[in-house]
Amino acid sequence: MQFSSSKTEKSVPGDEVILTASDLTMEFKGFVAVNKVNLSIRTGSIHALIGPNGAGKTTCFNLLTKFLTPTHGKIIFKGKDITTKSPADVARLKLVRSFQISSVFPNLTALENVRIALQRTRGDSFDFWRSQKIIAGFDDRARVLLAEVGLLQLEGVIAADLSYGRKRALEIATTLALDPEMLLLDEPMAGLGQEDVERIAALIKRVSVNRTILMVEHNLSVVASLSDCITVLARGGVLAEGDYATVSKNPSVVEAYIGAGHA
Ligand SMILES: Nc1ncnc2c1ncn2[C@@H]1O[C@H](COP(=O)(O)OP(=O)(O)OP(=O)(O)O)[C@@H](O)[C@H]1O
Repeated sequence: MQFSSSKTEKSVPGDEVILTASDLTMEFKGFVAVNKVNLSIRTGSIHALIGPNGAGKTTCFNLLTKFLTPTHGKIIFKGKDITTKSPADVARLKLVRSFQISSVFPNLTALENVRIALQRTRGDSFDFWRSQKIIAGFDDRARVLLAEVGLLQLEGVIAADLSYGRKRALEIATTLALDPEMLLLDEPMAGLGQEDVERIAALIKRVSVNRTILMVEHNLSVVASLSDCITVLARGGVLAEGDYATVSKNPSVVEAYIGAGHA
């Protein structure tokens, strides 16, 4: 494990909290994967969930994105109890999970992919498919989103022909189409080469302006450079929380990583 570099400059988020999880617990047939986790995510922050393999990060992420319903505990987003809401309900509240690259349509262009994502937010798929005029109406917004992720020049390229890093950027653009106030990213650096890691890290920082981001991420140097706050999970519980400098010095955190063979 490398706990070395520190966070680059970013405006410090305020004290306002956008999401809290209290006593969040997920039990699978007697096995407690997430155990009484408390989280408080500040509005405008980039918050990372880290921890060794099997720590409960993905389960926690799935609870927050509503792909799982907790056995116990409560999740409050913008003052509303979303504990039992569906992913579609929370997406309407602007809490949006990024989808994996597999959700990008490989045979459509970058522009068409973002356009379809925009169309989904309208929920009028039949009108959409019938009317070329309506389709074209989404293009301006789609181009703004493609520009935001640095893909405007490649709008006509078939998604399958984009590099892996650019597919990740396209996937983020389709997520931004849902106009999230809070974006949940599941291992955004997974599978990327170093050059793409840098590009996607810069992209995440850019899209974090005026948005809150929670990400599960294994790449600790990315976590160090992007995160305002880090929650370290181990064996389903919160082991430590704070900025990178604080958690990286915490002996229990170092031990948890070493114990899990991440040293
Ligand atoms: N559906 C399930 N049924 C039973 N056990 C599960 C289920 N999902 C996860 N677990 C268990 O819960 C624990 C936490 O898993 P989880 O995937 O959340 O950890 P993680 O921190 O994301 O790990 P990794 O970094 O390896 O992805 C693991 O022991 C896992 O085997």
